Amino acid sequence: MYTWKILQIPSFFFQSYQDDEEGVPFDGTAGSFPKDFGYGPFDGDHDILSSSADQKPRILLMGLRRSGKSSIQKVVFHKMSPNETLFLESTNKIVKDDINNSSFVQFQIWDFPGQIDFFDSSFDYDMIFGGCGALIFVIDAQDDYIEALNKLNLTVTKAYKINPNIKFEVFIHKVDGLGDDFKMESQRDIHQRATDDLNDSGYDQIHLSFHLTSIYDHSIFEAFSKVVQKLIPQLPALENLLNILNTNSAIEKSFLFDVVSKIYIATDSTPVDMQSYELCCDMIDVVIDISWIYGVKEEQDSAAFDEQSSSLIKLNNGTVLYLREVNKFLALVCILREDNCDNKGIIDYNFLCFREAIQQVFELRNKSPVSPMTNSIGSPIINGNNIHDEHST
Ligand SMILES: Nc1nc2c(ncn2[C@@H]2O[C@H](COP(=O)(O)OP(=O)(O)OP(=O)(O)O)[C@@H](O)[C@H]2O)c(=O)[nH]1
Repeated sequence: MYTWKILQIPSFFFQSYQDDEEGVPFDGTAGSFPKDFGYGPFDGDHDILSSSADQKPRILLMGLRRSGKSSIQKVVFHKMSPNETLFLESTNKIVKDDINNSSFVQFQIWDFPGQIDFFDSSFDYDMIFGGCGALIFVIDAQDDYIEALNKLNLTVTKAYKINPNIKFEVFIHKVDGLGDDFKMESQRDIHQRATDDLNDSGYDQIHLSFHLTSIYDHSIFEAFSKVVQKLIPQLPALENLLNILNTNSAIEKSFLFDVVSKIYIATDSTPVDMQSYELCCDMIDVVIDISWIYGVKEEQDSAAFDEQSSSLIKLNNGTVLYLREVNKFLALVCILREDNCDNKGIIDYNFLCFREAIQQVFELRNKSPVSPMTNSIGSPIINGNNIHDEHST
């Protein structure tokens, strides 16, 4: 029988977190730390990032023509349906997309045209790679990938020379058209060739991460979640909080979702299985749809989906999905066994502690002594207003 516990977040948790993160300066030069990520929409005095859009941390989308770069960006961040991407025109200039107004995680995505020769001498690659957090290189797995691998090697080595802190992510894309065996074989082959090429060019210290993706299922959201997570300095703190919440509330799996994009910005330390992730994504869709249909709107612009929103769905296999809003942009979605749902009061109480703890994590970042305008990795650009500020009891 499970013993219920009221959640207590140890005070040292926040102290040690702050100590770990303090004082790593960003000196603004190429090759130093990537700019820190901001969270939530900025307003008035806090509008630091939007005042200089080019200062935002950025994720670059590169790869050969028609590999699927624009489709990925449109499907993940603009709710385009995968079938509509068939009609996308080829990108012929760098498209900068600000992911900030509706989403918790703030950054820019730069979509590069496939045909661009960015090793042209007129190309300012110090500027492009200098403030870059992650570089996603998209390879079309349904096509011959030898040319793509050559371009990958060129791109990665060039970018690494300018900024060794970039996270390199390879999306082996369009795998929906491949059988399971062929998928695995392609991944193994691409991994092997890409690492061999790097070793041959004397860059064995560069680490590439590989993801099998398709816009026709949730794999693209999962892969993007992992890319974004690597760039969130608060990740270990968030994971720890989720672990504590799970242990004390008999929750089996929990995700902290950015509601708009449905990428999860953190999960507990148990492995993620795609089915659970898909279920949680679908739950968010259901809750948002129901909120918009039946949500009471007092003002014209107020969203029906707010920090008061919550939902509990019982599945016919004895599992329960439980969603609670953390703030306007973040939702906690948990999976637990139906028997463990008896004491929902404790889960709700623990959730309030969890929400308050999250608020404190981001407040600490907000109180960093270094001016946010310096954009140091230890001085995040955070809007405290974005975090739910109601004191829970
Ligand atoms: N089967 C399949 N097709 C995809 C996938 N992603 C994109 N596509 C298709 O690939 C084609 C090219 O997609 P784009 O997003 O325009 O490719 P791009 O890399 O931006 O192309 P450029 O702008 O020319 O560099 C479109 O017809 C998409 O529908 C996928 O996951 N699976």
